[in-house]
Amino acid sequence: MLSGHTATLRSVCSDTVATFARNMLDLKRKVGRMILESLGVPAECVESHLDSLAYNVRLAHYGPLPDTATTTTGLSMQPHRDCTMLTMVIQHGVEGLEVQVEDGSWIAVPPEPDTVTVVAGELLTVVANGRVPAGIHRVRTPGDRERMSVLFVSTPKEGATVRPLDELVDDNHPLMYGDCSFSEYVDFRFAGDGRKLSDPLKAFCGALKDKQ
Ligand SMILES: O=C(O)CCC(=O)C(=O)O
Ligand SMILES: [Fe+2]
Repeated sequence: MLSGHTATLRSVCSDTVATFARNMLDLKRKVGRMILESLGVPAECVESHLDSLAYNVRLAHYGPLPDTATTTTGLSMQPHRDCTMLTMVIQHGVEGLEVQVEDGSWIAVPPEPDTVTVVAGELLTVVANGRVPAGIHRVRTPGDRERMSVLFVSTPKEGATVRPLDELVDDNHPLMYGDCSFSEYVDFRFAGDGRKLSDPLKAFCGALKDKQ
């Protein structure tokens, strides 16, 4: 049976998480609008795309790096692209997130209070018909510190298929990706042949893959 204090604490926590999730959802939709409208997608199409997404919150905890193989790279998460639409990362006090820029070098994202880092995922690349590349990023946790982060992630709803928005395909921007079933892509990328590829998205649903 719950004591009065425990019940109160749980209710405060769940209110806090609900408020956090609501604020992150608002921010996520704003950023989604900014990206797609800046590419010329009409507002009503942006809204219907945003309504087609599911959202979830994930908490990550990185312990101090153990004296194992990971220590040789100093990385607690290898360079990768997220198979999401967008990922929003909040670092809690301890740095670690690094993003790769065009010349291949890495830039550390400082864990400033009240800041959110937005990372474009691979599914946004599909929806934007290749015009928003997925951000390559990694985590380098300082050796002797614990680190926590909160990730707010958008993906297509269960069973959904994503495809480039019609408004982003024309004579100057030929179709770059075919239909991409989210669940099938996840299987391909993490359990199938895609594990070995540097660009699994292109192999899975790239429209030009056979011609290159
Ligand atoms: O913890 C972070 O800062 C980023 C984690 C991340 O990139 C991921 O979980 O995909
Ligand atoms: Fe990531």
